[in-house]
Amino acid sequence: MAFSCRAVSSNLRTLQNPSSPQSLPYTPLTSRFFTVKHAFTSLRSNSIPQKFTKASMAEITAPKYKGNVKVFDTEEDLAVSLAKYTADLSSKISQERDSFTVVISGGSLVKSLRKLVEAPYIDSVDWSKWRVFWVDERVVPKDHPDSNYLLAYTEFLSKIPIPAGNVYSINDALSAEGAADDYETCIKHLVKTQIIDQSKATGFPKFDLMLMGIGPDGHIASLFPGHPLVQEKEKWVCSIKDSPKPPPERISFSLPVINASANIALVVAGAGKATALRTALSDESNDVDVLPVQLVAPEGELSWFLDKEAASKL
Ligand SMILES: O=C1O[C@H](COP(=O)(O)O)[C@@H](O)[C@H](O)[C@H]1O
Repeated sequence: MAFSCRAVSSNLRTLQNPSSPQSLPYTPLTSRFFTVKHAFTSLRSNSIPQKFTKASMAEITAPKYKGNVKVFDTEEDLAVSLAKYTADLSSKISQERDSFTVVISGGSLVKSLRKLVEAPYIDSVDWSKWRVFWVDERVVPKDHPDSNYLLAYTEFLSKIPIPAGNVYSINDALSAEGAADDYETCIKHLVKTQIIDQSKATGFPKFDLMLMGIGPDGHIASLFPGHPLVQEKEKWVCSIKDSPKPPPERISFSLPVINASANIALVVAGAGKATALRTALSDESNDVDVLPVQLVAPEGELSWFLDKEAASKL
């Protein structure tokens, strides 16, 4: 079968020395949409009740279908919790199956994975079971500063003992259409060989975990507000040549693939994302201007990891 996404094993070796690397009172969280479920400390440090000083996380109840929403005092706390969540899932699924299929986005999400490469997880996680994929990728060479692969390699993959052949990046020698087709062929093969699970309900690949950021405009992966790609119902992997955010040429998992996931964690930090987040977590519907992030509704579990700046408009 002619697909090339597994060629990443040689890419990984190449990139070990890339030639040019870039290298409460809880009123703020209680609005008409949200109520605080458990709170361990106030998000306003000047009003921390004694019994809430043990940790820095508040759990809020959004509309039920929106999943589990955790708000952290700082992005550092968010990263600590995200590492535990991911490691726990890795441990559970690695005991049940031969592979743990993890899909990552680019952008700020990648830095928030930093605690996973530290003790205790660097030693306790069974990295040999991990299979890593990208929910979207920019169609640029793998040593280009815009490459999501390069970012993940630099910040995460180069720091974990994952077999190089378990990292599935795109073929950067192809056009956007060619790379999307090639990636889809690769994923179909992995579904056929049962490395990736398949949704019984929809037939789409069912990844164990998708770790994704969102853009300030509410985009997820390379599915941008108002772009026809958001409506894709058949393809597993799509290409885009007119991305409103540079670079213009990208590939992206389609929404049905994203929503077939067993677990999705949406990781959002910073005030720049607060407006999109409010729209995403509200119950307000507006069919005209719906944001891609509002359409995230996995078959399995949806979890939100927010810092308090991102949650400031909830
Ligand atoms: O272009 C992209 O942007 C989004 C969001 O990035 P962030 O830096 O604002 O978190 C990212 O999830 C996606 O993978 C990437 O290609």
